[in-house]
Amino acid sequence: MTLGTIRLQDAGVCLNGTPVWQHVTGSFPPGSMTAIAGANGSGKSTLLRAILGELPLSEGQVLFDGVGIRDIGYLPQARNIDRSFPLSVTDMVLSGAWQQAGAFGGVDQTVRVRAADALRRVKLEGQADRMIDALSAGQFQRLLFARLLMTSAPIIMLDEPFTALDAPTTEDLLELVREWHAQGRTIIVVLHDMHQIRTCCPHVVLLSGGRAIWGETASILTPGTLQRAYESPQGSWTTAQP
Ligand SMILES: Nc1ncnc2c1ncn2[C@@H]1O[C@H](COP(=O)(O)OP(=O)(O)OP(=O)(O)O)[C@@H](O)[C@H]1O
Repeated sequence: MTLGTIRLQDAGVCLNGTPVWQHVTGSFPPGSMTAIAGANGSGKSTLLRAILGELPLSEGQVLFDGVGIRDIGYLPQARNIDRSFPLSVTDMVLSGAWQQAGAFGGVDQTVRVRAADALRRVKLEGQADRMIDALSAGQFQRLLFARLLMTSAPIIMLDEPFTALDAPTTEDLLELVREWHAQGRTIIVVLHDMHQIRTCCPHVVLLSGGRAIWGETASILTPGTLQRAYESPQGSWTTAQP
C-alpha cells in the first residue's frame, strides 16, 4: 500500500442490526480525488463516518498507511451541525485551527490573520462578528469551507458540500476543492450531481444495494449502472475493483 493511502478491506457497517453496506474493498491513494455516489440512504455518509472511526465496522478493516484520522479534514453535512450553539463566525473558523492552538486553547495573532484570510477567501469578510445562526445556508456552507482552509490536512473529506447552493457559490467552493486537489491532497467527496462527478472526480465509489462499485468514473457511471443504482437501490451488486 502506497504511503498516504486509506484502504478498506472487505469492510462492512451495520446500524441497528441492519447492514448498510458489506464486503467493500478499495483504496484512496494519496492525491486521488474520489466521489462517493449512490441513492439516498445507500450509505455514503456512513462510509465517511466509518473512515473517521465514528462508526464501528461490523466486518473487515479500514487501513491507514502513514496517515491517520488526525490527517483528515472533514466537512460534515451542514444539516447535521447544531447552529444554535452561541458561536461567532470568527470563532467557528478558529475552531478549524485546533492543531495550531496553544496548550490551553490560546490562539495567536498569526492564526487570527489566517482566519481573516480564510473568511476573505470565501467572501465572508463582512460577516466575521455575526453569530453562526444568523447566516443563510449558503453563507454557512462558505463558513464550513473557511474552517477547512485553516487545516493543512493531507486528506479532505466532504459530505454533500454543494447541496442547496446557488451556481456562483458552488463554483467558488468547487474552485477551492480543485485547489486542494492540485496541491496533492486526497479528496473524498459525497456528491449527487453526476455532471460534477464526471468533470471533477477521476474515481468514484458507487453504493447501491449494500455493495460498492469502485473505480474509474468513466467506466463505472454508465447508463446501466446508474439506472440500477438509482432506480433499484435495493438491487444486488458485487464489489468491483478495476
Ligand atoms: N444512527 C442511525 N441508526 C440507524 N440507522 C441509521 C443511522 N444513521 C443512518 N442510518 C441508516 O443507514 C443508512 C445509510 O444512511 P446514510 O446517511 O449513510 O445514507 P446516505 O447515502 O448518506 O443518504 P443521503 O443521500 O440521504 O444523505 C440509511 O438507511 C439510514 O436510515
